[in-house]
Amino acid sequence: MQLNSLDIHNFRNISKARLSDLGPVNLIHGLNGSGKTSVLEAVYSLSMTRSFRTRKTKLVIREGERDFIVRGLISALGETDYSLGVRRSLDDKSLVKVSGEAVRSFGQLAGLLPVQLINPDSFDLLEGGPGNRRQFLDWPMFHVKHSGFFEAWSRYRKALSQRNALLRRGKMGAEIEPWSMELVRHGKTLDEIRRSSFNAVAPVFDLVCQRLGESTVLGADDGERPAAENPFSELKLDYQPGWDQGISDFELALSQALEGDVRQGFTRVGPHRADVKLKIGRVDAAERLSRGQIKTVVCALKIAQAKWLKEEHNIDSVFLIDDIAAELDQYRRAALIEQILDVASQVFATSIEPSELDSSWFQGRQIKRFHVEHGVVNPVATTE
Ligand SMILES: Nc1ncnc2c1ncn2[C@@H]1O[C@H](COP(=O)(O)OP(=O)(O)OP(=O)(O)O)[C@@H](O)[C@H]1O
Repeated sequence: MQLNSLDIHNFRNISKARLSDLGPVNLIHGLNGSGKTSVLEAVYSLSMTRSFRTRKTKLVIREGERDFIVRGLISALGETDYSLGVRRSLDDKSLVKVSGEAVRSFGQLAGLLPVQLINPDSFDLLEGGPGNRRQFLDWPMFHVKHSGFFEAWSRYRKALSQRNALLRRGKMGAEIEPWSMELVRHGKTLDEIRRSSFNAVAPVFDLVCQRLGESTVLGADDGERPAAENPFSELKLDYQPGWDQGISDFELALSQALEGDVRQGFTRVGPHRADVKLKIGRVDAAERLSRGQIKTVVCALKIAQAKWLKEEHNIDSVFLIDDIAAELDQYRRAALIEQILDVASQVFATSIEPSELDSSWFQGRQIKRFHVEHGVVNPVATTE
């Protein structure tokens, strides 16, 4: 799958831009504040209907304007080309269209343009709260059609909010029981879906980490760097379902937690509390690894998911990489790009200087470069 063209209107500092003849590798350069990240944000908005930087639409709409529009034309092997369009206005109304047809549920967008974002905030996946990791955990499910995840998730959320409203009023017993049952029913589905995708992605992650670790260690052969241990060899991923793993299932965990839930006025266990832990021995990986290593691990997690999505469901992923140079030395940048190219159907990457993204890393793929200045995006004529 590939985004062939992208039209952006009134998005951040971009009044109007058309990026046409997009290729497998699209590199966007420009000075600080020129609008590079905004281009990636526009692609992300096509996929997820919202920005990755803020939930406040008002901040994304170009100052003084009433709405932003992003449109993209997409081609996928064996399928008719389709268009995706997103318009969001100041009153936060949104209109999402697939090939001109309005979309009513997020589920209809599944698999149309899965994007994996790697940016300076990616550290949050390891260093931030569990909400980031739940979002990560659920990413593949949002792109697999008919996985049952959407339905289970929305019914679970409804049951959770009803149950919490009753708990806040100190209710238990007959009034709460139907909502607990509803929570257990959909919670079990969520847990099963998450568990099976996690179990499939975890070994792929180990493999990608091994390759990334080895490629940077092997780089020592060039005589320029001292040899080092593979820093990722001891990494362990652990799925935590949202309740004590010593308790056999969610139903039991929920009933055991009831008294405490009533005291505290909310549901303390369940898939809404799920997490993924990354450890080296008994230590949190985020406390052991360097900044560059954390970024590498975060990339490995995203690469592994994309690889699984492709191999298991034949769904392509587009990678958006904002400022790859930050925190990464040249060996790691090259190794990461190699792994990303192995799974991504298309890459958009930004850097201030073109030299920060060496053409040789892109293994002969056709490269399209764009230059951004004060929100104006222009293609750069190159011979690459
Ligand atoms: N709603 C808005 N309306 C107009 N301009 C905006 C709006 N929101 C942000 N901007 C401006 O848009 C510009 C684009 O920012 P962006 O983050 O895309 O730049 P960048 O090229 O990625 O910069 P850097 O290299 O510093 O990360 C900034 O100058 C910012 O001040």
